Amino acid sequence: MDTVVSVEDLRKTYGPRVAVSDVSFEVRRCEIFGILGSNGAGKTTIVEILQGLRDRTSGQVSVLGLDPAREKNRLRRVIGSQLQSSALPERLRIVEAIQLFAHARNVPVDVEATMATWGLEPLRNRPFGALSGGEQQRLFVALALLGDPELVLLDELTTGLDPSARHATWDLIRKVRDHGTTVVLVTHFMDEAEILCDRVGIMDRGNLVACDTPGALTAHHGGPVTITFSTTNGYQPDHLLPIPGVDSATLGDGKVTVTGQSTAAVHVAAALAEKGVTPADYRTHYPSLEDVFLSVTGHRLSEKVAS
Ligand SMILES: Nc1ncnc2c1ncn2[C@@H]1O[C@H](COP(=O)(O)OP(=O)(O)OP(=O)(O)O)[C@@H](O)[C@H]1O
Repeated sequence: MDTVVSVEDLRKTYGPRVAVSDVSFEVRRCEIFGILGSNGAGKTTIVEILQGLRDRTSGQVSVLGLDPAREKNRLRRVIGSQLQSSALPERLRIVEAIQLFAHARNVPVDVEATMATWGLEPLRNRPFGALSGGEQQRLFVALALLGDPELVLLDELTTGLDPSARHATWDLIRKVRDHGTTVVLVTHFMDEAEILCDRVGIMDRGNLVACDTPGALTAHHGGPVTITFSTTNGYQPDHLLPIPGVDSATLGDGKVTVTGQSTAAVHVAAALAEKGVTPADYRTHYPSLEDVFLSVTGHRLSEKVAS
């Protein structure tokens, strides 16, 4: 395994406030690593420490083999990071923004090829202030990737975008990863973490409470699969109990609820079909990252929590 970012017992305090509390994780080469959490969970603090923009209180951090606290200038030349929209003047044209940032990063950049890669040619003379949210994000991704950095750090890249622009931005990020760049992505969107990220670290009030692939997180923390269907004519679900992986099968108010491991779902369906029970409202609810988040943090992502 090739580790691009290594964080060990990272702690950041602001006076008495603990923003990041002894967090450890690794980011592997060519993965999209998501840091998911509610407002104030400590996500931005972590990515700013990774970039050398904030000093840590204690712990070990290595980014591409460099210590961001001591080697920030070298680090800034080898990583790409996302700008805040306020960083660009409204009247700056797209082509000028790319030229300016290529110059500032001191890396050789083919401006025309960059615009072609990111589909920015039709916008080349458009002032930054006249771009849509999706177009701005496309430019930010292009600017963050000038000079082909090994690692790119993106913070809330899709906030404020409509669904189609968000999906287009996800495609861009996958393209970046497939091209060989490691991506660290801060997000407070559950679907973004679940669909886009190869691995996800869940932050809650300064703590990293879980970290794994979305599939492994749901398998370990998501709880059981739940199957529901309506029934009539005195049907009793007891015949489902011996099926391997089924934990419970109960009947109440004409509705059957079966819980168990995800592998049980297909056998439950087969057992019903064999008995000639074919309910029109048969539903299987597989646990999602939302269920994982609730289980590991004790609250929903959208809920405000006291820090
Ligand atoms: N400069 C600062 N001085 C004091 N407290 C700060 C400072 N910067 C951040 N904090 C606090 O540290 C905690 C973590 O903040 P951080 O911005 O890292 O969270 P976040 O998860 O990125 O949240 P958001 O999604 O709202 O940006 C919060 O309680 C925040 O108020």
